[in-house]
Amino acid sequence: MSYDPTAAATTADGTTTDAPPTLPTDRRTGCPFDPPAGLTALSDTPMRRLRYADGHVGRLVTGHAAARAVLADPRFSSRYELLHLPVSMAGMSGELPPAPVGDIIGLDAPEHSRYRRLLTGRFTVRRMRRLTERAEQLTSECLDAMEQAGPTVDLVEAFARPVPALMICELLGVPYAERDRFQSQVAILFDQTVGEGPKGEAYTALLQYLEELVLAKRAEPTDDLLSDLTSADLTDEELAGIGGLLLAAGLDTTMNMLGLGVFALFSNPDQLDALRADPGLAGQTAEELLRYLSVADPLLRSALEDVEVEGELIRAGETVTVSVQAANRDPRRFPDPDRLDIHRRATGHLAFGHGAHQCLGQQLARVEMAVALPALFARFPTLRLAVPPREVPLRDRANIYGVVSLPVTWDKE
Ligand code: HEM
Repeated sequence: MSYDPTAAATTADGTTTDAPPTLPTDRRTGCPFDPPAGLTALSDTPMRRLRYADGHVGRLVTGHAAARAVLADPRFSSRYELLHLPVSMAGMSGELPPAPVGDIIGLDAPEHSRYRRLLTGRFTVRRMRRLTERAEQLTSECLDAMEQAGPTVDLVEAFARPVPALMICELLGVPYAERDRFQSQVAILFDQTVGEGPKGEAYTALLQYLEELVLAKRAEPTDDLLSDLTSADLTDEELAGIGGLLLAAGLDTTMNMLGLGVFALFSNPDQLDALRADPGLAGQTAEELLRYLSVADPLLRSALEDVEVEGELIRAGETVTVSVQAANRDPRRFPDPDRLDIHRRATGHLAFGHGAHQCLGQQLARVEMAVALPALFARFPTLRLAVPPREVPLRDRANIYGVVSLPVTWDKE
């Protein structure tokens, strides 16, 4: 359905209002690490009306406290089929299909809680910390290969993509050598310019690959998460679906945090110097980059009943767009929020979400970032951008924000 953004709009309860704004997404002007200028302009109040791609009128939440309140409240549903999209994706603006089997992000309790319980026991802080040693080895191998290929490389292909890919493959027990069978499909799933048809084909191919793998693990379990999950009360279809979600989430998110994170550090040389001088700041740096960049944005919810948030009534049926990037720049929560400051205590940011759906892979992502960033800068003390910053291509039409490529260079000894 096409619409006139200047026209008056009809809300869920049938009343007519002045035309609310649509979600600003244009980052072409301004700093590539900041939220779109139009979004910052709408962040003067924690919550306001928002017009969606199909004309629906719901909410935009930009305040940190309001965002936490919405994400923690079970009266807000995550079910895809209840959501309206704030911007049109590949021409799609109407109803979304329900979550495919195993995609727990699009489920509510009690279905969601059942899967979540099975998974959380397997994603403990302790287990993820044990992966630190493995992350160090894999990072070091990637840096060896990068050194051989240099002194000018695309950091995304040489480093930001392989490190998390190797880690998630290792954790799940997916052979990295078979990455051609799943990497391109995952890229299609996260690309907003790709229509539903090709997305469906990519998802089917990914699931087919994982179903074969699940059968192999059932027949001959190995020491990994997928094998471990074969002992849980899950069908092959459920297991393949969960495997697909973990693989997709594990490949794309941390890759973008590493690529965009290095670009942000290059653009803030005082912060990069501080990290180089004290690699012990790596954990804090990862946390602050997560806050500052907020690559997984926005998060959508639908009100199942009338709910009051921060004194405002959200009507049943309204879709709420929680802008993580705006909430993580809320000056009431983070003083001087537009400054990248690796010495600040950035904990409490919402980059991994909040509430029932808070990211299951967050400890893994933290380990990957805290290991990979200092190792990269220690191996290449003269590492720098190989192109002017404005020539770095940005992933502004993808579900997860980042850089398409990051040409870097260094002085050979
Ligand atoms: C820096 C990297 C990452 C970021 C920024 C990130 C961000 C997020 C966010 C914001 C959510 C909440 C979605 C919502 O509430 O609607 C989420 C959920 C999730 N993430 Fe991550 N993620 C990252 C890495 C990972 C990794 C490495 C894995 C896999 C091992 C993973 C697996 C998941 C899963 C399974 C969920 C769904 C949890 C649920 O619905 O209960 N994530 N992530």
